[in-house]
Amino acid sequence: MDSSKQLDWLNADMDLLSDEVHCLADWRNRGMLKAIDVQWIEQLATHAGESHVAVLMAGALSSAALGAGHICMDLADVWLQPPEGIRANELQQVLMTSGVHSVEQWCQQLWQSDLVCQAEAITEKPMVLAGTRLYLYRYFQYEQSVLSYINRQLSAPTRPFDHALIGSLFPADSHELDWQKVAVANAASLPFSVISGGPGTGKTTTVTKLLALLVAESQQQGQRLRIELAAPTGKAAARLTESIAGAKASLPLSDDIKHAIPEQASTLHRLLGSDFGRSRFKHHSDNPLHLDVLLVDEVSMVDLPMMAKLIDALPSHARLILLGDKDQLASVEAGSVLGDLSYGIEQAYFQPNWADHLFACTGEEVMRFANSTAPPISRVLTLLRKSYRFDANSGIGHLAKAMNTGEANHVMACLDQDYQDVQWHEPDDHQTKPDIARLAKGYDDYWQAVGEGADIKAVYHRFSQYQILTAVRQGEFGVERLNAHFEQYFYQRGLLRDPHLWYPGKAIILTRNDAALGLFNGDIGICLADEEQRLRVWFMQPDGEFVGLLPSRLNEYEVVFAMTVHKSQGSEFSEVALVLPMTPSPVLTKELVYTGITRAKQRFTLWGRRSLIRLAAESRIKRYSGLLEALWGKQL
Ligand SMILES: Nc1ncnc2c1ncn2[C@@H]1O[C@H](COP(=O)(O)OP(=O)(O)OP(=O)(O)O)[C@@H](O)[C@H]1O
Repeated sequence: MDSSKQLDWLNADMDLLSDEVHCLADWRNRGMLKAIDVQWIEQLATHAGESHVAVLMAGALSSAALGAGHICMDLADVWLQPPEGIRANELQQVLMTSGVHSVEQWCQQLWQSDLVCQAEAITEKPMVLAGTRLYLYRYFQYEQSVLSYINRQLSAPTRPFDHALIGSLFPADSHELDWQKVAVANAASLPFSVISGGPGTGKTTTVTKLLALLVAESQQQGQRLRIELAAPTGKAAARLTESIAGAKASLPLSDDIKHAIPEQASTLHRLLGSDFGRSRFKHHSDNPLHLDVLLVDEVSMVDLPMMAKLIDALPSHARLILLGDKDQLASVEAGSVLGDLSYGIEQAYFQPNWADHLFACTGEEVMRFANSTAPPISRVLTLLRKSYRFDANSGIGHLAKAMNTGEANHVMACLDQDYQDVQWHEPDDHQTKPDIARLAKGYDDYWQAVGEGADIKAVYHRFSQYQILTAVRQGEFGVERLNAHFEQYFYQRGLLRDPHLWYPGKAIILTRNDAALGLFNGDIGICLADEEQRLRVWFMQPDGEFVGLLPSRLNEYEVVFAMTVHKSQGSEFSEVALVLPMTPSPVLTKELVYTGITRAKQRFTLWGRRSLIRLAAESRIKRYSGLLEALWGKQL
């Protein structure tokens, strides 16, 4: 349905329904509701014959909440603090006019509706009410299937393994507690585990040792283990492939074991058998994946529906290991599965019997973390705490940590200090445009390689050394305008002939999966001439080789001299420049800036006003779901 038709419908039917519903039209006009929310109300109002404003309003707001990344909407919270742009008294006024004077009455009205079922007695209705949380039916089902999987794994028996193998993988004895060793013992003992850690904390090293242990164990038993590696995006899969290969090469493992550990990672879509014409994957409970162990990296980017589908496709005996940095931005789509799962991971507490078990496996003194009140979920979690990439003098390490703890004063102290690897440029209050020339300087080496006719491998390598990141899409400091400015600037410097056409050196990012081409949303392509001097756009394949496509074959893409922090997740660059907007934005959070900082391996430059950096440090992403409460007994 085109949006103008929707708007006609809304205006017409609002008259038919009730005066109060006019406020929904008003919210839509003010941008608080999107076309998809309007469509949802239409279904409720016309097809199901629902006309009570409290139900329609809850339906519209639940749909809008989903669009904002929440799995559900909490009526009690929305009553007091509606989504940005809607005033609490405005919302309450409309509800009161329709006879709803409290959250309890709002819930009662929903219970009476044919559109809503209760979580305790599920029937297929469009919405589900669980306490004061209102879900769209499908999302409630996704959450339930993830929860029941976790609960099944938590009650599964411990998996035995030869403890001596751990000793052989961690020969050095240090006085510090070795969390990597604990993580290996934990994940080897369990059918489901989560390992989280910041950049360079040894996540890949740890899971490579874990896989070595599992392979050795299965070889001792004369079995062959089927291991699969996966990540949410093509870029993250390529990086996992590269880092597992690197870890295998650097660890003293026998050739036999190295051979049995795969290096090739695939995207989750490819693993599950993406059938782009259909909503269901090829693999699901009736046609499960053929594997014994599945390792998924960059899990912070995995949304709830994808997690539910992944779990659905696992054979019942499979071991699942989730890897990621819990402090990074949550997935683009709804949910924050890794964040919810690993909520209490910082405290690192284990039930006493589990602490004893881990001590028996590793000899590490984890008993001091024993706590009889630890919830069952805490058993599957290990946090790697020590960064082997950033030493005590690293500004990037300190800044990332300060941003993560949300302490604005620490963040500013880090920025004010003279670190070699961190720079801060504060634009003056009247600056209307980013400093394009200074930002573009980081691409000098890249353009030099393009100008010298270097091969795609060399050019691609130079491109991946430097990346400009933005917090927002729109506005003078947003990704769209920045890319236009860069192309214009490169044109003025004679580096390209026409910014509106394809030119050698044009760098793009795909914005949609393309099954026919075998390419994924987030894949980066670089335009260079082939041997016959025809321009082609080159994409790196999972095996590190390049494939060149005629530009006309590409469908949805955008220029990528700057990219949003969201798009940069799963990638790392030697040098990163993060450009913040000049005015406050709800997307400016500590998770966003932390994710931007931790994309940088050697050098990080922040372009942003002091007040907005402080604001970002003090804002955190909140995503509503029922997972947190079910696993940790906590609400947001
Ligand atoms: N226990 C350790 N002792 C010494 N060096 C280590 C240890 N663990 C990891 N490293 C080194 O630290 C670096 C980062 O390790 P690794 O790539 O495993 O971390 P990661 O958490 O996967 O990093 P990324 O942030 O890239 O995802 C590597 O050079 C690795 O060899």
